[in-house]
Amino acid sequence: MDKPVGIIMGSQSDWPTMREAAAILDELGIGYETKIVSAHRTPDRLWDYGKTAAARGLKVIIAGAGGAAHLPGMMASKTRVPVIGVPVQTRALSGVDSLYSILQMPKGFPVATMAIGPAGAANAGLMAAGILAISDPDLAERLDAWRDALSASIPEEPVDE
Ligand SMILES: Nc1c(C(=O)O)ncn1[C@@H]1O[C@H](COP(=O)(O)O)[C@@H](O)[C@H]1O
Repeated sequence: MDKPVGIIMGSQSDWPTMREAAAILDELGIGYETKIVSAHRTPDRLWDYGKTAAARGLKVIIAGAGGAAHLPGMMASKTRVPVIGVPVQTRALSGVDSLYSILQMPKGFPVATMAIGPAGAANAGLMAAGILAISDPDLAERLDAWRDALSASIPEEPVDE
């Protein structure tokens, strides 16, 4: 299976969040690679990853980081491959620090920023799927079916739990 998606994260500690993106890609049969890359701790790794991303066939990069979350923006500065940013929830500031760090990019180098935490990571997987589905009719069908199944699972009325 080729791997059109790169899931990168600033630390091993981000994986419980970022595995939600991977789970969606698994469900939809989309290949991906995973890597720990940090703008702060492994800047050379970030540089290499960004420099080779397009040539290696990556079509979308999902980048998660927490706190001073510079990774998604720095990756966007290094490659034209679209970057979807996931703000990882932090203890001290609940992830608002991550959100603002990822969201407020200067004109010219956008990051498509998701919501804070695991739901944002899952949505990043779905956003990547939507981008890839533009040029992949089979995937488009699988994504439509996934969305229909989710809609069908939503009850019309609340029940006492
Ligand atoms: N925000 C970044 C970057 C970066 O943006 O390059 N590198 C690591 N980190 C973040 O530091 C947090 C704590 O990391 P540790 O748990 O390893 O101390 C993680 O959420 C990670 O994404």
